[in-house]
Amino acid sequence: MVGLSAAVIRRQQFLIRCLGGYSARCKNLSYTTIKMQSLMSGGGSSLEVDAISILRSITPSLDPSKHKGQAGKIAVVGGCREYTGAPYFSAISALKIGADLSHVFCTKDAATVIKSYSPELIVHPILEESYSVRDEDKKSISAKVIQEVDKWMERFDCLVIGPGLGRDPFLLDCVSDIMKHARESNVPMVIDGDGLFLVTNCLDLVSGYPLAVLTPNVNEYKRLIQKVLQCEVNDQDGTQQLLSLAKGIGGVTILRKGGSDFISNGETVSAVSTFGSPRRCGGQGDILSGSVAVFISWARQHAVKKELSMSPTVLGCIAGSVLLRKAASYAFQTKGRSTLTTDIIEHLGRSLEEFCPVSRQYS
Ligand SMILES: NC(=O)C1=CN([C@@H]2O[C@H](COP(=O)(O)OP(=O)(O)OC[C@H]3O[C@@H](n4cnc5c(N)ncnc54)[C@H](O)[C@@H]3O)[C@@H](O)[C@H]2O)[C@@H](O)CC1
Ligand SMILES: Nc1ncnc2c1ncn2[C@@H]1O[C@H](COP(=O)(O)OP(=O)(O)OP(=O)(O)O)[C@@H](O)[C@H]1O
Ligand SMILES: [Mg+2]
Repeated sequence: MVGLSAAVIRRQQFLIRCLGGYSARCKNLSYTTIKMQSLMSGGGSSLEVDAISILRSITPSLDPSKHKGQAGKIAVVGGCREYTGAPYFSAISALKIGADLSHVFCTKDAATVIKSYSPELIVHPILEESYSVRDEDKKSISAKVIQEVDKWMERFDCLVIGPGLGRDPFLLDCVSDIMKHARESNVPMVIDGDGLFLVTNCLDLVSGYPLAVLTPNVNEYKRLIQKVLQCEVNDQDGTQQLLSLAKGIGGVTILRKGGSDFISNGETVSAVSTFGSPRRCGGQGDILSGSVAVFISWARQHAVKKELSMSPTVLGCIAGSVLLRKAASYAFQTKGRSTLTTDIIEHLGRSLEEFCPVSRQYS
């Protein structure tokens, strides 16, 4: 099943308005009222997609003739003095799902720490924060940063911008340059965490770029709505507001995280509500950003061979969301209240195996 188009949603909302008036006049129309509320709040099951089938359709088989890199090369731009966990979670999740290479571009302070978490990641200590740079050196340092990233840019299938990036103004200026270069090279970007802080204050960085994906949590979504639509979040009209937001930023894809994840590129809205975990420990959004990056790369590869039912960015969001939820549910089954992000990461492989068994391919 595919997500609903904007026209269908408008038609449904018109019907709902009519039914709403009717139900108010009737005493015994609880079904209509419930259905109306669920659709108005964007929680309607009619938006739910068959996320597992979508994930299966874009996940490549493990083909012995493939060489290193063909299953995806991901780079995370993030990691500073305060936050080293977020970029690690994002980058290691990409590898655990099946990307061949996962890079991290972070500040010098963060690099040694991130390297010490895992020898699997390729860590580039190139970003600088204002406190370590003299004003007169800023220009040359930002030129050096972009030169370093440019050496690799063409090789990446997707960038994740923002996990644990921090909000230092000089660092964010350098990251803006990286984003401009990624866009010129047509590299998809998943923007999360402090990357969303940057983008909300400078929408031009992503506006009109169809390969940009924004993955806001509750706070980040609120700030985007206020900036772009100049109003407050209205969950009574959640679906329409999400469509308007995605359209307002020129057709970027938005994955609104929450009890259900809602995904829109301004044309369709899809929902993934598979049960995950009631634990809300920090870092789950970081797993999601790395996962979405891998699935977008795979969806784009798949699109070369076969026509897709939806855009690769939307498909990547749906697959990333359902996989994270499955892994979170496994982790919660074993760890309960003490479930942490690292426990969820440990279940990514098992969850993907359940959806797309490799064993079947090799038995
Ligand atoms: N271990 C780590 O290194 C982690 C670092 N993280 C990074 O931390 C930075 C800031 O991210 P935040 O998610 O805190 O930014 P937010 O702007 O979402 O949060 C700012 C404040 O709002 C609160 N908040 C967050 N979610 C909320 C909710 N659902 N309802 C009410 N209040 C809520 C937070 O506790 C925080 O005080 C980002 O760079 C992010 O990537 C997070 O990803 C978590 C893990
Ligand atoms: N209330 C909820 N019920 C079930 N799942 C949820 C709920 N809220 C969020 N999630 C799931 O957790 C994932 C991460 O969302 P969350 O809102 O925690 O992101 P975040 O705040 O950016 O996380 P991070 O701590 O990594 O920055 C989402 O994909 C969503 O599937
Ligand atoms: Mg986050």
